[in-house]
Amino acid sequence: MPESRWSEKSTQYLEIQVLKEEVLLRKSEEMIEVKELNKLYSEGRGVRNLNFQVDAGKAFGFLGPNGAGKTTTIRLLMGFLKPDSGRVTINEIDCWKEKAEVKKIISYLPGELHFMESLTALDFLDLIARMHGNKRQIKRNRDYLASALELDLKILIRKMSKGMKQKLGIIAALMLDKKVLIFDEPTSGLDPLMQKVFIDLILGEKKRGKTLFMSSHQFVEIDRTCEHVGIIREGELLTIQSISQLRDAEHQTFEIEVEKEEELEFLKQRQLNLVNIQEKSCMIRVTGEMDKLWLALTQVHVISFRQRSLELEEAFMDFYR
Ligand SMILES: Nc1ncnc2c1ncn2[C@@H]1O[C@H](COP(=O)(O)OP(=O)(O)OP(=O)(O)O)[C@@H](O)[C@H]1O
Repeated sequence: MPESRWSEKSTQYLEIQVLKEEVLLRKSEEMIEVKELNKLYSEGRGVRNLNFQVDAGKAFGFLGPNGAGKTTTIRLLMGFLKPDSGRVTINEIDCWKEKAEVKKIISYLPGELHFMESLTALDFLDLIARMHGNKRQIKRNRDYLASALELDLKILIRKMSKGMKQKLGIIAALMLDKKVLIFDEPTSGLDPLMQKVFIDLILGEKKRGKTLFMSSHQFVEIDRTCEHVGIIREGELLTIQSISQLRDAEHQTFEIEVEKEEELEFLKQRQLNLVNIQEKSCMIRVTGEMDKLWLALTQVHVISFRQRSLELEEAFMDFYR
C-alpha cells in the first residue's frame, strides 16, 4: 500500500479509536510485573527465576532460541499455567489467581493458532465480537485491520494459507482494543511487506497507550517497536536491555576502499579503528561521534565507501550462539 494511503487510513483509525480510549484505570506505572517466577517441567525445562516488568504504554520484546521458554512465560502471563513459585501480575491483578479478571484487559495472540476451519474469517470474527458485546467499534476495527493487512474476510478458514491465518489471528487480537497486548511470535508466516504493516499497526497501538509483551525471533520488529528487550535462553533471562541505550552504544562499521595503500596508513594515524585491513581496503569501526572519520575521509581518495548495517542485530546473535 502506498505510504500516503497508509498514513491517511492510520489517521482515520486513530480518530475512531481515540473516542473510546479510557477503558480502564491504571493503578501503577508497572503494567506487567514478573517476580521470582519459576515453572519447571521434567528434566529441568521451563523457566527459572524470571524477574522483569513492563511499564504501562511501553513494549517489551522477548527474544530467544527455540525451546528457550518464551511460550511458557506467555502462558504464565495469560494464567494458563500455575507458577511453581513467584508471581505474575498485570495491572496488579494476579494472572493465576484472578485469571478471568486479567483476561478482560488482555488481547492475546497465541503462537499456534487453531480456528474453526469450517467458518469464514468473517463468521469467526463475528463470533469473537459477539463474545465481547458485539460493539460496533469492534466491527469498525475489524474492517480497518482487514484492509490494512489485505485479508479477504469472505474466505473459508480451511482454505487459508498459514500467513492468511496469522493475519486473521492478528485481526482477532487487535480488533478488541484491549489495553495490554500479549503476542507470541506475531509475524511468523507473514511476508516482509506484511511484517512492516504489522509493525505500523503496533506503533499505532502504542500511540494509544497500549502495553505490549511480544516474543519473537525477528530482531527487526522488536527493534522497531519495543523500548526494552529481554533475552531468554534455557529458561533463564540472560539480560534486559534498553533499545535506545543499545543504539547509543552501537558501533557503526564502514567498508572502505582507497586509491593507494599508504592512504590506509594515513587513516590509521588519524586514530581511527581500522580492522580487516587488506591491500587498499579495510573496515572502520566508529563509536559515537563521526566527525573524526568524515574529516579523515576528505584527505584520502575514496574508491568505495559503504556502511554495514545490522550491527545491533549481530550483537544480539551472540546471545543465541
Ligand atoms: N507441557 C510441557 N511439558 C514438558 N516440557 C515442556 C512443556 N511445555 C514446554 N516444555 C519445555 O519447556 C521448554 C521451553 O518451551 P517453550 O515452548 O516455552 O519455548 P519457546 O522459547 O517458546 O520455543 P519456540 O521458539 O520453539 O517456540 C522446552 O524445552 C520445552 O520442551
